[in-house]
Amino acid sequence: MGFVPDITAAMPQPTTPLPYLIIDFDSTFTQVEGLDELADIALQGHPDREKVVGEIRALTDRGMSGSLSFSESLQQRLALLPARREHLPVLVEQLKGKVSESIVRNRSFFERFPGRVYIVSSGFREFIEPVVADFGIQADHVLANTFTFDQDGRITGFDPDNVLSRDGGKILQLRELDLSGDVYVLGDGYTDYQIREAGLANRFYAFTENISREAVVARADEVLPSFDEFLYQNKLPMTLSYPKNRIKVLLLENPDVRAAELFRAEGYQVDSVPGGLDEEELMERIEGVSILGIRSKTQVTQRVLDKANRLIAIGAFCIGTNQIDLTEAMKRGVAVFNAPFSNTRSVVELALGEIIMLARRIPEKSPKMHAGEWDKSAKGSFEIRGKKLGIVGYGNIGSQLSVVAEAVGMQVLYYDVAEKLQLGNAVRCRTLPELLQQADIVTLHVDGRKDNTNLIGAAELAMMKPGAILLNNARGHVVDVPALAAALRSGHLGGAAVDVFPYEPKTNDEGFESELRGLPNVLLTPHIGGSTAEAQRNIAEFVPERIMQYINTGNTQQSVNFPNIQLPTQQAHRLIHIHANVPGVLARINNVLAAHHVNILGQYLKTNEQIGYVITDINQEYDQEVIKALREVEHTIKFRVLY
Ligand SMILES: NC(=O)C1=CN([C@@H]2O[C@H](COP(=O)(O)OP(=O)(O)OC[C@H]3O[C@@H](n4cnc5c(N)ncnc54)[C@H](O)[C@@H]3O)[C@@H](O)[C@H]2O)C=CC1
Ligand SMILES: O=C(O)C(=O)COP(=O)(O)O
Repeated sequence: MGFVPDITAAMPQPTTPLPYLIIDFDSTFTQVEGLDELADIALQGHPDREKVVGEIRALTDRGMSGSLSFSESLQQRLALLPARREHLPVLVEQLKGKVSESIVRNRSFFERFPGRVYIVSSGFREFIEPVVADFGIQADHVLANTFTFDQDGRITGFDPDNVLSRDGGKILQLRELDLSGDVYVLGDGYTDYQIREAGLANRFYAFTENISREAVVARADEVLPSFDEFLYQNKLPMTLSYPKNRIKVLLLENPDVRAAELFRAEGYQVDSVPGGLDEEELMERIEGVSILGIRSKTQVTQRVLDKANRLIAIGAFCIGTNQIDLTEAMKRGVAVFNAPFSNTRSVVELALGEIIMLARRIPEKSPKMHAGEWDKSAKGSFEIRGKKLGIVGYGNIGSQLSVVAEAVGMQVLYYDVAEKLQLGNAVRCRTLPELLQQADIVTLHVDGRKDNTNLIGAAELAMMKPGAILLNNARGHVVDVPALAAALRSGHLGGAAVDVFPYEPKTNDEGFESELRGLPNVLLTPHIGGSTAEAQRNIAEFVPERIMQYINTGNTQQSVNFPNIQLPTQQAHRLIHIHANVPGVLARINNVLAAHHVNILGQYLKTNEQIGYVITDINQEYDQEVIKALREVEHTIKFRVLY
């Protein structure tokens, strides 16, 4: 299955005549080097196994990168190898399971054009032939070395009469083949490049899916992160409609490294920018990006989205999504995903810690100690047991804090604009003032919607009990900071903890300015509510998984701006259609399908006020005209096909 931004490019007619493809075996057709694997098998149980395998690998590498002559590398490797005939079937089985993924994916290409593909390898026929036979490549299209054996079946060396055993063997072999027409070479090694250098091929493609060698890549006409890319560039039929290596991911604000690892493992190109980018900078970087990953800082505005010509999805590697213009993203068919529960517990733990620290006036006491001042006193210090905690915003964080706070003996009051399940003994307040007037500690856990700007201003602060404490771990703009500073300075409030600010520095190199600096009994933290190892790791797994599922299957479960559809397993082809939600679009889609006699296997539709999201599974039989007609259905925002 794969993503198709442009279906007309996806299923082109094969280039005619198709060039001859000379494909290397070790580390190209398969993910590994056959001789290294053979060594591993032959040396099983051997005390020096690791050492010898390591030596063989090093020799392979030197031969491949051109730093040791090929024949010398081969001779030295075989001398180290105590392999026998009976090891070969084991090796073949192993190699069959290690064919390069993009080659496996495009098996049908090989089956369709067997006469145009040659495997030219300095590896050995004994293990190559059976592996490539599974792809329809016949023995006479395998050109490789052969082993020599002694009477006991031990491998003693190689047939020296085979041209491939010599230096420049691949060149000699291509001369002997004497192919007429275009010849393209695909390989990971220097000897593959040498075919092109000798003028025996029109193009050399460095194949880097398994290994990338600098000296080889530097000399290549093209670099292929996968075989899909080769097929795509040459407009040849392929299983994936679009090579995954063409999907660009841009990660900002340092999400955990696991995120980049997961995207890379999927075959995507990943670029990272430490820290955030402002609007203008992001507008410059967003072109060509398919997946944008951000955290709470980056503003994804309409202007940014206007420049986003290839954007499929945005990942907010955090909970809040107020920094993204969700509606504009939706109107452009860009799905947004976040991690709604991955750092919930981290924020709750921070809030609980802050409540205790402030109730004991630790922000004042600790700096005094550091300054050498001993100030032992109980003045203004309280237990939190029995105190009233007012939670504003009883969502995931607020309600989780409610449970934990009750466990340490607090009485919980909460206020939320939505109806919420009341947990434990928590008491619901009908209005915000009702909560503010009663609570000893007020903690904010509302989301960052615009309407929440200055939710707590001078009037609300004045309603709070004298000596009460305020926590803001939600969003900076929710509290009127000058009013809070005034309430603290006047002594009306007994303390505050603030983790989020209306303006936050872009990187750790920028200074922090705030009226709250230097005020008594105030804990200031640099937006670290969700910054724990656990939370960051969880987020970095959760968000890429959602995005990849969306790209690979169309599943929009947990998208924050798309109609949520959890889809059954795809049958044959899947058409994904995002359109403006106006009457009649579904009917038009189905008219196109009916007019072309396309059989619908399943259809799923969900809409919201702005867009409709319709998934249609169809059988294999359809032609390009259908796709063209579907693209042209009025009000289409985005259309793609999954194979
Ligand atoms: N400091 C930090 O590092 C972190 C901050 N956050 C912030 O915490 C916020 C809350 O997170 P969750 O609990 O997971 O979100 P949530 O969406 O589950 O809960 C938010 C709740 O606030 C309520 N609400 C919104 N406006 C309100 C108002 N004016 N008055 C009363 N209730 C209101 C909503 O109805 C909802 O129940 C996030 O949106 C984010 O901005 C989240 C994670 C880390
Ligand atoms: O999860 C959230 O909404 C947060 O505020 C945490 O943001 P961050 O990932 O630390 O920029």
